[in-house]
Amino acid sequence: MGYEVPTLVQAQAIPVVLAGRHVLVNAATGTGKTIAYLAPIIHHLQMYDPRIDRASGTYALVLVPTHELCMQVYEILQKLLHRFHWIVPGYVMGGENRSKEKARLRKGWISLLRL
Ligand SMILES: Nc1ncnc2c1ncn2[C@@H]1O[C@H](COP(=O)(O)OP(=O)(O)OP(=O)(O)O)[C@@H](O)[C@H]1O
Repeated sequence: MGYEVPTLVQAQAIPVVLAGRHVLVNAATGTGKTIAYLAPIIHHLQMYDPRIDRASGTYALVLVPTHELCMQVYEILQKLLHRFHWIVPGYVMGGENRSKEKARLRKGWISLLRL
């Protein structure tokens, strides 16, 4: 995405997440929290050897409170996954065709769920 330097929140949170510890981040809007949790997830998933495939189901779940935030996170996720074409993102927001939602959950290795 062309970012060269992590934001403060990213620099503080990412190493702790990568170390496998639980993290609670509280920071102002626009400080880079989204990538602080998405980057470690992608880092972890892209290391699987052999690579996970489409039949593997969901590996990561992100819960978001609103439709808008869900779409915002999905957009960033798609950009971050640009180089990792085998990692499939998906989202489920409710109010949609159930079988389509199920299919997305089944093949989405990183799924966003709107609460
Ligand atoms: N390391 C970085 N360098 C430069 N820009 C960045 C970096 N990380 C994120 N950004 C940009 O900063 C903006 C805010 O990032 P992001 O949406 O992740 O913040 P946030 O804290 O999750 O915000 P919100 O609380 O509104 O969800 C976005 O435009 C994103 O592309």
